[in-house]
Amino acid sequence: MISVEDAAKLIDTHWPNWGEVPVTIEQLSSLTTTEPIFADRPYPPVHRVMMDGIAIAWSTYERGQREFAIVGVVAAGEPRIELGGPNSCLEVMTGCPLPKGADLVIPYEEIQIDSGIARIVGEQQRNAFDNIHLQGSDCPLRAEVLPSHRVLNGPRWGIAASMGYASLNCARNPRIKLISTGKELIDPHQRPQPHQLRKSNIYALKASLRCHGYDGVDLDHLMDDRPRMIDHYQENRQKYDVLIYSGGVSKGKFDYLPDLWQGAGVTRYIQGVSQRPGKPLWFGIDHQYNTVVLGLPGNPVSSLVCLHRYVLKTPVIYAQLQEEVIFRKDLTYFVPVKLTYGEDAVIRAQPLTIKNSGEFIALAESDGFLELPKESCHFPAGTCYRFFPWRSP
Ligand SMILES: Nc1nc2c(c(=O)[nH]1)N[C@H]1C(S)=C(S)[C@@H](COP(=O)(O)OP(=O)(O)OC[C@H]3O[C@@H](n4cnc5c(N)ncnc54)[C@H](O)[C@@H]3O)O[C@H]1N2
Ligand code: MOO
Ligand SMILES: [Mg+2]
Repeated sequence: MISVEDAAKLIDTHWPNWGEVPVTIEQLSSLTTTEPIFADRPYPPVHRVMMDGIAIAWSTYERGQREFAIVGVVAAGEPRIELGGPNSCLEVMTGCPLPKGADLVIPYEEIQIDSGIARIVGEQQRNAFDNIHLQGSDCPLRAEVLPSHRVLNGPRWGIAASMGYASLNCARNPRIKLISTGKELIDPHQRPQPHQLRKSNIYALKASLRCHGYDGVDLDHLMDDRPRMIDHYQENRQKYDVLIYSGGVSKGKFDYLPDLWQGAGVTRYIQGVSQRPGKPLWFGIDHQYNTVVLGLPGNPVSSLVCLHRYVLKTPVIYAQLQEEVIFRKDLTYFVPVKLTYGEDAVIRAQPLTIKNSGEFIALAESDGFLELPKESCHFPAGTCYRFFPWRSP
């Protein structure tokens, strides 16, 4: 059986690239860009006035002049005009181009206006270009303002819009189908018999995928009927890029999936990982159609942990264990935790007691899980481990 680290490497190495798609500014999705953003002009494009007030020539101010005749008003959105004489000023609004001949802006709070004359009140150190956002000071023309391969967020979409990008090329998200398996499972709106369960895994998994930017995931269910499962696989491998199954991958009489996939020509890269929960994890690629086949162990905690550990990308975060954990198996142990954040910037992780990987109700108050390495069996309070969140921070 392979280690968690080797399993993660195999999945990363073999995970296909799904090409790129244009994403329009109306869609505003949070996909990853596959092209850089360049400035189509210097930014700011002109010397930009930063305070509502008056614009004057600094040289006049420096010579001691404190009263200026107001000769006009410039609003944002109006083209650049000329100041006129050295003893005059223009009222200028935040965002308008600095008038030609002016190089100092004094805010309204520092002047008094009377009969068309603006008088500067109160002496203070004033320098040329005070309250002026200099042309090109943020970036020059043609500068790369966002490199490629960045996840789009609010600021980045704002930059794209400003630089005139009506659409951006992004990495295409795969078309995903989640398939639950098992004769015991019924729909959430149905009333179960004692031997039945409502399907929960595909909803939990779909929600996790959605929280990490994968929308439009389709759902399906299969009873443990081998011929039907084979037909279903043949139909769906052509329509989807990723088929994620939950259940049916262990050692049971009705765990048909691993044999069935290999019979259909899927190349197997992982069958079993030295971890708890999630030991029977299965991963392969159908190279004929470039379809990923992921078999998540059916126990609800196992399927969630495997999806988050191996598929959903989150920043590397470490958290400090608040209570000793002892786990005497030669397996990596994923322990659900509740986090608290202190003013000391330490992320604290309270481990939650969980009897087995069927006890998903114990996850209700959890924020994610810690990965406790298999090289150890004693994890003292105060030690730090990698944390995987249910939601991307
Ligand atoms: N002889 C062995 N038995 C088992 C082993 C083993 O190594 N040897 N591994 C155990 C481990 S660990 C796990 S995890 C499970 C994985 O089993 P399967 O992937 O085959 O899943 P199922 O048998 O179909 O179901 C297991 C369990 O999970 C419940 N389940 C399944 N799907 C859902 C769903 N969509 N919503 C809610 N609950 C679901 C199912 O009812 C079962 O209770 O195998 C162990 N056995
Ligand atoms: O991996 Mo199983 O998930 O230990 O129950
Ligand atoms: Mg089974």
